Amino acid sequence: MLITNIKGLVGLHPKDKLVLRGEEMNNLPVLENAWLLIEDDFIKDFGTMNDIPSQISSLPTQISAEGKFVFPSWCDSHTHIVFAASREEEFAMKIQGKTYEEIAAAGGGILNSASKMQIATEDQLYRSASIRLKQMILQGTGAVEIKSGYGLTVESEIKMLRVIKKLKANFPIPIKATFLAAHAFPSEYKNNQQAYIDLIIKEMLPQITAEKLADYIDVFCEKGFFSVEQTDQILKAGAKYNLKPKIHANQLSISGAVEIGIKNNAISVDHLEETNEETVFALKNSSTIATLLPSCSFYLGISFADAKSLIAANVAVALATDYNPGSTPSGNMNFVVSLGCIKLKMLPEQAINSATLNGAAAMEISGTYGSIANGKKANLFITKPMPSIAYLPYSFGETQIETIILNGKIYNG
Ligand SMILES: N=CN[C@@H](CCC(=O)O)C(=O)O
Ligand SMILES: [Zn+2]
Repeated sequence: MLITNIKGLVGLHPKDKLVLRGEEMNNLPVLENAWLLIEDDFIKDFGTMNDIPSQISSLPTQISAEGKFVFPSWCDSHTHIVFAASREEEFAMKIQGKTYEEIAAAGGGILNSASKMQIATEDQLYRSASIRLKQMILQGTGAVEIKSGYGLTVESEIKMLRVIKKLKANFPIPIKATFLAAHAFPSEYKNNQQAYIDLIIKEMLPQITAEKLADYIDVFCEKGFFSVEQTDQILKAGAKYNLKPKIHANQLSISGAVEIGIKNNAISVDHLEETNEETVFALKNSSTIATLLPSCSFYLGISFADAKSLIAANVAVALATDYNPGSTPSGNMNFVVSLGCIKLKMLPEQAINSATLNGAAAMEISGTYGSIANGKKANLFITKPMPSIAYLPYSFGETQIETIILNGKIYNG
């Protein structure tokens, strides 16, 4: 496939650039008036129209992209898209002023999703997650991480992870699976939390790793959920099975989650709505990625993460959706990139880098995805005609995406 007359070919980082830290994120290399050649699944070559070789310009399969931009697909490194039912009843409670913690304490929240998960079949879960994933792909997402964490029993956690495995097998994008049984304590373990932790460590971990159902391990380290000590215990057990951590950290409070994540070599610590100088300093001296989820802050009405301080401290920042039925019922990365600019005060270049190359890095696939480079997978999208790159986040709530290309082929859903 040959794409010609591209107004701007976006995200031309060298293939060996695997993550962008701090000010490096200001640099979003763009080639103007470009062509892009795709062979099979891969990006074969690119250049400017002024010196397009004749053997390339005469190739048959052509898309003319006049006035349009070509972006690498969004890489959404934090989602919970396998769930049994939506939770709009909590939406009304939120509007009436109840906080996330109050809703959870009243039997809503994660436990609400967990009780619906118990009775859902694998087929039902697969069908509903497929619809969500297809919609996300049509909104420009070309790589995704998906968590368990609404099962909270051996059977249901495995059921969720098997659904993710089936999505991996049937969708044309890379999918990473994260084991998140430590999402909330089931009510029957309220007074014996260690028994649930033992269940995770002694029963769930051996089974899910024997079936190769997970790539990462996650813990919701937060007041009222899992303490720092409990998180440490679970992450250390995960490490014995070679599961690297990607954890929920500092969503509602400064809890020590960031530090315990770093200590356990987390690939990423995610959320970070609450940080202070110490947490930023800890990240500055680590290779752990700070994954920010601004559509969660938007929906819950909680603080927005301090992206500016993180970037100023030379931290690698990624942006992701957190798509889930409770705190973020949206998988739209375009909106996340807009919020990155509008609410986190990231420059468009920083937000786009965070949602592409750094998102891929937070799933350890940035050698193959997340930027436009010869030899990388051709997962990209072509925009509608736009005046500039900044127009994409600027025109929030409007889709600027016209054509999706995955593995070198046009994807129509
Ligand atoms: N904070 C923990 N987990 C999800 C919300 C889960 C839920 O409310 O169902 C999150 O990332 O926001
Ligand atoms: Zn989450």
